[in-house]
Amino acid sequence: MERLGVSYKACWPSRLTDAEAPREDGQELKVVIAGASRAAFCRAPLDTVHICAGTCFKAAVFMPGDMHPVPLSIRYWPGQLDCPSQCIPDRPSPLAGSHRVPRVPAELHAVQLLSPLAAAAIASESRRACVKWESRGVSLPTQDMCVSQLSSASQALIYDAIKRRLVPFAKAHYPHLAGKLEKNPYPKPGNLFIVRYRVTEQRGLRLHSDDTALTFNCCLSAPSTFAGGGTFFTTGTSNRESLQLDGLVVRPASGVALVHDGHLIHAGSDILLGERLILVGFYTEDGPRDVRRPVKPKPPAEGRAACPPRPRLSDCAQQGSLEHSVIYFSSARRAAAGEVAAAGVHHGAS
Ligand SMILES: O=C(O)CCC(=O)C(=O)O
Ligand SMILES: [Fe+2]
Repeated sequence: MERLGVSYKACWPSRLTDAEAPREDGQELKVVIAGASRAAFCRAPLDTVHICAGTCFKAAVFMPGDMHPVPLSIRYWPGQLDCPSQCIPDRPSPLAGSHRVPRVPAELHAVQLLSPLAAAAIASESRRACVKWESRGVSLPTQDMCVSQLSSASQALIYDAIKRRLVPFAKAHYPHLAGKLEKNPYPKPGNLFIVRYRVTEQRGLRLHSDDTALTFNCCLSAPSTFAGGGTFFTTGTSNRESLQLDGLVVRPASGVALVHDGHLIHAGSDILLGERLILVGFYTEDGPRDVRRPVKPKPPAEGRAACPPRPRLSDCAQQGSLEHSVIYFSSARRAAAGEVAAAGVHHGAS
């Protein structure tokens, strides 16, 4: 398998099997890997992803940390919005309607938060901890425990990593939050959890928005201890199938945290084997609260206009000497309309 800076593995998006999946909906996702001279095309929902070199997969799974520890930075343009001029504004705003793709910074970053060793130590302590794993989600069931139930040494490790690595990163990449993070420091007890997925219990988490200014999600389990899983980010349209299938799964190596605006619609992809433990943190400007909101897709309105592409290549985040892989998504409908070159390869950060 050719490696393109991020590695790919075959995987199904959450909950769906080949038999259940509609084959043709005309929607094709173009995945351009910046700087990699390759493009991938994904005919959603469950066709294969074709990397130009000819390798086929069921869906693209990005595993930041597997090959290059950090950073992976993804910007994406959801396939179909009804707000042509304001797809990706500079400031996040709450979901305008539960069926809409949120108007938020559509970026996803991967940050090495903990060393794999520290992640393993926290994972094993949470497995041993005499605590009840329970569902804390009011709107969405989860199996989780509060970080405050861990030993003070583990809590200190987590707090220190967040303060020293995550917060400075968040201030740099989400400048609209910098002042707020100064005034209202993070982390605070209450919105920091360890979430557990098991094949026999809770396998995944359905599509939702966290309704937070910022969310991070750090894998604690070693990749060899589970199969499937990962965080699914939709690039889909407003109908249920597209929301659940058009998108990508990101499965970071242990210790690597995904960081994103909490309004982005995402899901915990079902695990297929073993156990997956993640550390999840929510930053809300007004302190801890119940944050996860399920997404209830509604049928698209007649004649809703597709969003034109906004390939702001010049905007690509390029922090210092760090090399970001930037992945753009655009829809086949736009390509078909001649708005996006069908087979072009963009070089991000150029
Ligand atoms: O399992 C995941 O990767 C996603 C977790 C998540 O979205 C959440 O805890 O709110
Ligand atoms: Fe979430």
